[in-house]
Amino acid sequence: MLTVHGLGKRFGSTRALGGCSFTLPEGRVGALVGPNGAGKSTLLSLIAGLIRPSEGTIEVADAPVRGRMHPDVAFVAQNRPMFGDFTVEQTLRAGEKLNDRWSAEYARQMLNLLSGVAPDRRVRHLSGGERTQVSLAVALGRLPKLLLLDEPLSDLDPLARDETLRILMADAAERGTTMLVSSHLLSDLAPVCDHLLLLDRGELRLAGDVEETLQEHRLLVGPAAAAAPEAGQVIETGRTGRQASYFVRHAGTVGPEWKATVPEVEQLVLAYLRASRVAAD
Ligand SMILES: Nc1ncnc2c1ncn2[C@@H]1O[C@H](COP(=O)(O)OP(=O)(O)OP(=O)(O)O)[C@@H](O)[C@H]1O
Repeated sequence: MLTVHGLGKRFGSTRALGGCSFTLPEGRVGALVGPNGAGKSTLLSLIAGLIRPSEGTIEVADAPVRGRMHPDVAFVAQNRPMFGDFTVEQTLRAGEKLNDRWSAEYARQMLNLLSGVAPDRRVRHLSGGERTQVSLAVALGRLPKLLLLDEPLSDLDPLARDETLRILMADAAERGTTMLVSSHLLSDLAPVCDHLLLLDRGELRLAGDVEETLQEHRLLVGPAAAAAPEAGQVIETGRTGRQASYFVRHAGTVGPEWKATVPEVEQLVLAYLRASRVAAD
């Protein structure tokens, strides 16, 4: 569904993204994670066609994205851009005028499910969470094949986050929508995503199926006196009292002194994020 090759973006002397290549197969729900400033919004804006790449290519459903919104894509940007003077009803009607493919019925149905926002409310008077819910309904009204969501959960309360994710997952299941969702709220996202993209300082550190990626990693815990495991790429090391721990990719076979476990998604992401912070210091 989505193929990105050698993608890079510079803003003046700032390299926001570089050498980014991955595929997101049809029907997958991809979690896009990484520390602040890692390039997540830049990547989503490039795929949405809102900004042009400095290098590389993007294809959605085998058609290139060339600096404008692909008809099969819908994007909910981090700042939820909408006309403040419009009512919610006028916003939905604008969606109908501005989009070749549009289902007013689906947009309204999604709005009712996502929130109880009255159609005559002015967008400028909506709370942050309500703006998000209206933006999501507008995006779903485009009946996208690829839905790009930048921090869709950040201004929702815990109950609304749970309900919103359930509605989005029901859409993915019923319509086969492919999703790429950036979020710092990993505990919410982890149970629903089946694909993982981890960005760090503009570079993709991990990209692939969640289960396969987890199976590539081991958390090794053993005696502090033991020699460090030799095989694999050490992402993070730790030491508490008489215990040493190693978070390793492609660990291979390790000695019996090491207790090896496959990490959870959150452990995996946090290990990479901590390692990134240490490397940056
Ligand atoms: N329009 C712009 N002009 C100049 N620099 C920019 C612009 N947009 C982004 N950047 C820079 O590119 C880098 C990546 O920013 P981006 O917003 O993509 O990160 P992010 O991962 O979405 O961060 P956050 O989690 O904080 O939202 C940052 O260093 C940012 O300052």
